[in-house]
Amino acid sequence: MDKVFIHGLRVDAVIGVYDWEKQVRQPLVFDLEMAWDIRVAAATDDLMHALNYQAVSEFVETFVREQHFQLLESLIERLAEALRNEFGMPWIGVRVEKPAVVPQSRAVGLYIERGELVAAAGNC
Ligand SMILES: Nc1nc2c(c(=O)[nH]1)N=C([C@H](O)[C@@H](O)CO)CN2
Repeated sequence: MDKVFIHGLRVDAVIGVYDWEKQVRQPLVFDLEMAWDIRVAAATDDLMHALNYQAVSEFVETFVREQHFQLLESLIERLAEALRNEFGMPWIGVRVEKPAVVPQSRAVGLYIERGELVAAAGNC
């Protein structure tokens, strides 16, 4: 299955389990991989048939800014569900990194995959 991706999307969020983390915004960095059959968009050259990565990016920014969770697990699970509901991609992989919060690491975070990677129909 074809994929549309967004890498290194930075959004400042209120996220964390400690009291000080509820008072500040911290940067999160998202990578998204989204299954999408691109052939109709390619044949028609029409954005209407594409998975619009700009629209997805704006959705992620708005969603993350408006949510206040303690755990990255809560945020990433709900974000993946909201994206699938909004855009209808059959499968999504989402990585979220919290940079510089564990001093001895470059970043910590999570990666999840949700949905089914369906085989493409038609001629290839
Ligand atoms: N698996 C997780 N571990 C931790 C999380 C988390 O969201 N998921 N969060 C924290 C703290 O908020 C941390 O980021 C602040 O130092 C610790 N572990």
